[in-house]
Amino acid sequence: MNDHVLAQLADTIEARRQSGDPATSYVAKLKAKGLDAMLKKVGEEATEFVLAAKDRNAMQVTYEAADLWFHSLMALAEVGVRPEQVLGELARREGLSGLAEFASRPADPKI
Ligand SMILES: N=c1c2ncn([C@@H]3O[C@H](COP(=O)(O)OP(=O)(O)OP(=O)(O)O)[C@@H](O)[C@H]3O)c2ncn1[C@@H]1O[C@H](COP(=O)(O)O)[C@@H](O)[C@H]1O
Repeated sequence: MNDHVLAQLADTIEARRQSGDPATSYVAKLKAKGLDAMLKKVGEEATEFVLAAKDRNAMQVTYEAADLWFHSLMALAEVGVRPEQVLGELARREGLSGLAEFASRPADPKI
């Protein structure tokens, strides 16, 4: 299992977005509904993920994480972002302490 799976799924999503039939393709059907519908699904799947994680149910949380990632890939495709870009951002952060990065941020002028 590697990041190739995400790239391949993104390719499938792109192909279905372009020429899939909403009668037979979930991706084509959700694309036809638009960005708001995709974001609603991301929110729903995130909630289901949280509930499964709260129960510490490893099998269910794996299933819900897959649903969440899939619908996130749908939203990313809609706004023109490839999973490689997200993985690149995670790679860029590798070794950078989250606490040190937060402390280095410029002060918020609104505060
Ligand atoms: N990974 C997925 C994937 N994960 C989840 N789903 C679908 O997402 C839908 C929503 O899931 P829910 O559990 O929320 O079901 P629901 O609440 O009853 O559905 P809705 O009311 O939101 O329509 C279901 O129809 C799932 O089958 C997926 N549909 C497709 N894929 C991938 O996308 C590819 C292309 O799919 P098609 O476009 O359908 O050919 C597939 O080969 C898969 O690789």
